[in-house]
Amino acid sequence: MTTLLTGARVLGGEVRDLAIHDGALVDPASIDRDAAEVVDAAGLVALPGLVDLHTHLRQPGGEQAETVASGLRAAAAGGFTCVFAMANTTPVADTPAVVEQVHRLGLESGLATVRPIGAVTVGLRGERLADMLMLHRSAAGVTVFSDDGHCVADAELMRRALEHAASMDAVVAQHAQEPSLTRGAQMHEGALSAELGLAGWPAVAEAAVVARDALLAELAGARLHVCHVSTAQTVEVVRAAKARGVRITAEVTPHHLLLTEELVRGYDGRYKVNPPLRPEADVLALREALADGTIDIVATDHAPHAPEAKQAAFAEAAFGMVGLETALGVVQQSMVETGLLDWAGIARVLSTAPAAIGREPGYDAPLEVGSPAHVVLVDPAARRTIEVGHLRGRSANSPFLGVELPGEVRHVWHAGRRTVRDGAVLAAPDAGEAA
Ligand SMILES: NC(=O)N[C@@H](CC(=O)O)C(=O)O
Ligand SMILES: [Zn+2]
Ligand SMILES: [Zn+2]
Repeated sequence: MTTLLTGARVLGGEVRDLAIHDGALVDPASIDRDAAEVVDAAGLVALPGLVDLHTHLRQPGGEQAETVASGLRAAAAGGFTCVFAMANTTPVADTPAVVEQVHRLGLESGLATVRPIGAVTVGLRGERLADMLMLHRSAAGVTVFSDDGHCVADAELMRRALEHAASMDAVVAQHAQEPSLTRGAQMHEGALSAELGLAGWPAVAEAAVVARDALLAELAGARLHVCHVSTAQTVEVVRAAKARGVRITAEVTPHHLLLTEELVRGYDGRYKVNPPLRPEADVLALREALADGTIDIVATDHAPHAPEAKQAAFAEAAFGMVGLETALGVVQQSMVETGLLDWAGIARVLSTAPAAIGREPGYDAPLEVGSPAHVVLVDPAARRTIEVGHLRGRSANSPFLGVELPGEVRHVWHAGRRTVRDGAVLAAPDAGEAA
């Protein structure tokens, strides 16, 4: 089948046609137009399929909150064609059996590619290293390792993990949170945490780990990736490390680009997340850092939780927010509408760069003839108030419910296969539903 997309603003710039044939982008002049399915893309921006380096799919073990299939519906709805699935499942993704299961469930869904992330330490316990080489050599081909949800706090373990990663051109993605500085922490540490009587999570608990890890990565000649950077102070540490030539990359989440700690005033568990929402000065520094390349990518940290886990009293509520379905709109609002990034920049931070960090092929020449047809058509002029119906995963713990966001994902192709049509996910059955 051949599909012709007419009159799209490619990467927000030049208006031209795109053609999809046999899973790849082909020259529109080379196709038989009469036989092609035509999609009118006038007024729509064409982006490459988005790549999320930080998604929690919860399967195995957390299927009431999300499954691979339901998480991929959320991903497709948000314009993602590839997600890297975090290792904090039950059991933990520290064996080939688990990463191969998650990988296979992704293939069965077909809505997007799933790249399982391997645990750095056995059981995420921070005591001894997982068999990283075996995970890398498994059928899942792990290239990203992370204990996310936990910090690899032990410096010796982190050093060895970086050395192993370097030997297989993999990357260690660190959840930077010094545990001894954040015991019982509920929200950002500052005047507001004192006022609200909630235990604080000081900014230095993040920056201190990033500074240490940058030095260890330099020593090991390894690639280090910093998960969910949340403070201006960490931005300065990353900037200095990059200036020294350290192989360090960093991500920011959509929620840290738009929301501030002020939301915690109502003690609503929806706004509880790790790392916590920060003051406005940090939000503005994160936007500047993403615009100037100090922060390389946006990653959702999509963290679904069952309603009970989020409706508890603030101190007992689970940390985490869903984010796949709303990521592009939040980034449009915080980066495009502020003039900090253009659409080509959005394609870089949400597709090309995360794919490069995760060594996912097929995203290095976005929307060019010969590339796999991972294509998103987004209507940048649309505005919508986010409702539960917009969330296509199993969980609705979004901080953006009731919030108006710009942009709407209209159509998505994953390797030439249509996954979203007119804003509706072409859902595959959810095998986990019966389980
Ligand atoms: N971000 C969160 O608040 N929660 C994540 C873990 C994590 O990303 O640290 C989760 O797994 O729920
Ligand atoms: Zn984390
Ligand atoms: Zn996470």
